[in-house]
Amino acid sequence: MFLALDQVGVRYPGATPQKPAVEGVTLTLPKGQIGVLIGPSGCGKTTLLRAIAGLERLHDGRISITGAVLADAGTGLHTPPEARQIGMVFQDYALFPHLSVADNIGFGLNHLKPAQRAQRTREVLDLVGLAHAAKRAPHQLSGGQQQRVALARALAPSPRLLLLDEPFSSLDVDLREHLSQELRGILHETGTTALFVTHDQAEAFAVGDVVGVMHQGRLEQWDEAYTVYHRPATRFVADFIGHGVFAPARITMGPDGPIVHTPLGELSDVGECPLPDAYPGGECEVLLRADDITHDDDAPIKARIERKAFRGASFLYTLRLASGEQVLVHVPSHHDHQVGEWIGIRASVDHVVTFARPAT
Ligand SMILES: Nc1ncnc2c1ncn2[C@@H]1O[C@H](COP(=O)(O)OP(=O)(O)OP(=O)(O)O)[C@@H](O)[C@H]1O
Repeated sequence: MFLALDQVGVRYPGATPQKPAVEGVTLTLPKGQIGVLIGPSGCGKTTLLRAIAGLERLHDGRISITGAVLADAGTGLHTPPEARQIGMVFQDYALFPHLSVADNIGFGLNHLKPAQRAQRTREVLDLVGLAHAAKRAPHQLSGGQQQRVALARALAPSPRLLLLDEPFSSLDVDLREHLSQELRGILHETGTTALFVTHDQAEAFAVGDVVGVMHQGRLEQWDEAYTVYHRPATRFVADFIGHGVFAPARITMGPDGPIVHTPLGELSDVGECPLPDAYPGGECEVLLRADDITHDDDAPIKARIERKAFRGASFLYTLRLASGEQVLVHVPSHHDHQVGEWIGIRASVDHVVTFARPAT
């Protein structure tokens, strides 16, 4: 395994001992893959990146790359950042304003002869599509171009691992989407192993081969993006990713396997669904995502529109069922119903996700 974190914990001096910034984080990332860490503000994403870079010392656990230990709280080993061959890209570009684009990139290549440095600079500028801007000053470039220069600068010394901390968060949405696709292409083209921090789900799914969801310093799930979405490991992950609600449900055993009774009817053909005895009396909660529910005027189940939010191609409707439960549904925006109207819906849930009912 390329990058391996084993029970990593970080505490800031002076912080309450009971509340480490990062706690018990274990993950592995194969060479050439892109891992993404996502989670709410303050959950420890940046702290974890800084610990990998060597900018924070470990309180617990160890970090290694290709089996060589870089940091180990048990032995006190702490390889300094400059000896780790790890590159970093931050949110605020951090380019030197008085140096040209080419000189910004060449700055980290001092160990090379001038001709080699110039060649490597040209290579990485080509890679990010900015060969024409080599002589310009950073302020003559757009935000997106400056962030490409920052990426080129980080890639120039061919780091073993690239860490990116919300690199696109100060850019507008369209540009972010474009750059995240481009970034994925560049990282894969160069075979770069990278760990990327974001709080934007669309970006996490667009960039990541593996996605990790952090909450209060802990990594709640570290899995392929598809699995994180469709098989969330914890209630927090299910709640944090996508648009959905939890509704009361009951699991019984039918002739062909478990049946989940929900406010939207019975869900059968529920592969990997827990057996009824997983929960007392089979009573649980089922995750109903907006994309598990279809608007269908002929459906027998009706729900009243409480709120609607325009999302371009679709509306996100918040609906209330006659039984009192709330559900969310994406409806194509040419179906423009009014708040207060009753519309027909049906559930078409591919992956049934259930959790224990929270203690009251
Ligand atoms: N230098 C510091 N000293 C003390 N506590 C800190 C320091 N930096 C961060 N923290 C605390 O550690 C926790 C994790 O912070 P961190 O910045 O890693 O979170 P984050 O997930 O990156 O947040 P955001 O998405 O807002 O950037 C927070 O409770 C934060 O207040």
